[in-house]
Amino acid sequence: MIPLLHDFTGATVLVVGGGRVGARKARRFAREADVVVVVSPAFADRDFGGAELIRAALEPSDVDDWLERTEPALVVAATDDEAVNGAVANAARERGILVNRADRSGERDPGSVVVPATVREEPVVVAVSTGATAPALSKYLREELEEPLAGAGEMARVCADLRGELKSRDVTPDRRREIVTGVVNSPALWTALRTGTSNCEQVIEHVLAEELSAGGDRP
Ligand SMILES: C[C@@]1(CC(=O)O)c2cc3[nH]c(cc4nc(cc5[nH]c(cc(n2)[C@H]1CCC(=O)O)[C@@](C)(CC(=O)O)[C@@H]5CCC(=O)O)C(CC(=O)O)=C4CCC(=O)O)c(CCC(=O)O)c3CC(=O)O
Ligand SMILES: NC(=O)C1=CN([C@@H]2O[C@H](COP(=O)(O)OP(=O)(O)OC[C@H]3O[C@@H](n4cnc5c(N)ncnc54)[C@H](O)[C@@H]3O)[C@@H](O)[C@H]2O)C=CC1
Repeated sequence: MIPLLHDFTGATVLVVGGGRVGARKARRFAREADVVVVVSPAFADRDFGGAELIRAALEPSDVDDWLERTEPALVVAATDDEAVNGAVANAARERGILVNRADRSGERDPGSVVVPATVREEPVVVAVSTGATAPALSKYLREELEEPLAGAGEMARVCADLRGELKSRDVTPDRRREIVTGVVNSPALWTALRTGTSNCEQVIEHVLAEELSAGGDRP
């Protein structure tokens, strides 16, 4: 399987099953999808991320109607009934809809999606998957990665803004690459961003000032 980032803006996600897992997946997709619909005869007493909750039990023969009605970009099969989850996965595949089957590990059906453990330091995102084999390990590694990734979001803003500033000035692409690589490899800068001693604007001002004063000496 190949990790990709998928934009769910404007899309609908259908979650079948309103237990602990259905709630977690609904919260995850509600961050971005315009509409998240959860269909289940009962709902766990949990946060569903503002998703629309519809009280109904799907029969395998109903699944196609639900897909036609809701037109989801992705469907999550998260009931505790294997036959229902299987029918959801089959119907979704036939319609070319992405499917995340929450009750299966190991080998995946064609077209299937795995939800990885994710660390977000906006706009940086790191996702961990064990190829659908060991979710507890994905969770463990996600927790381990939270500390080293602290400050990465601010570092991304520094790099992006700096690249923009350097592009608008008379700096060659090679020199630009050198400066940005130097910034991202600076342990002192990481510490400053993590502790809040420095912020994006200050760093850029400092780097540009250094570059302008040193600019004449460069080959
Ligand atoms: C294949 C996959 C399909 C999918 O759901 O996409 C899947 C399947 C299954 N998970 C099961 C169990 C658990 N899952 C978690 C947690 C997470 N599971 C997630 C993803 C995935 N789970 C996909 C593979 C990802 C990969 O490639 O590694 C995470 C990463 C993302 C998310 O779901 O949001 C999220 C961590 C989020 C975070 O914290 O960062 C915990 C830990 C806990 O709950 O504390 C447990 C209990 C401990 C254990 O059993 O390992 C079971 C057994 C059910 C049973 O038999 O009881 C199955 C089905 C089976 O194995 O048959
Ligand atoms: N992917 C993951 O991270 C994990 C997956 N699992 C798997 O996912 C399944 C769901 O886990 P939980 O949420 O903990 O189970 P749960 O038993 O709390 O929830 C199942 C939900 O499915 C609903 N449901 C049952 N039949 C339905 C139907 N015909 N139509 C619509 N909804 C229906 C139930 O009302 C309930 O809300 C488990 O059976 C297990 O195999 C379990 C733990 C973690």
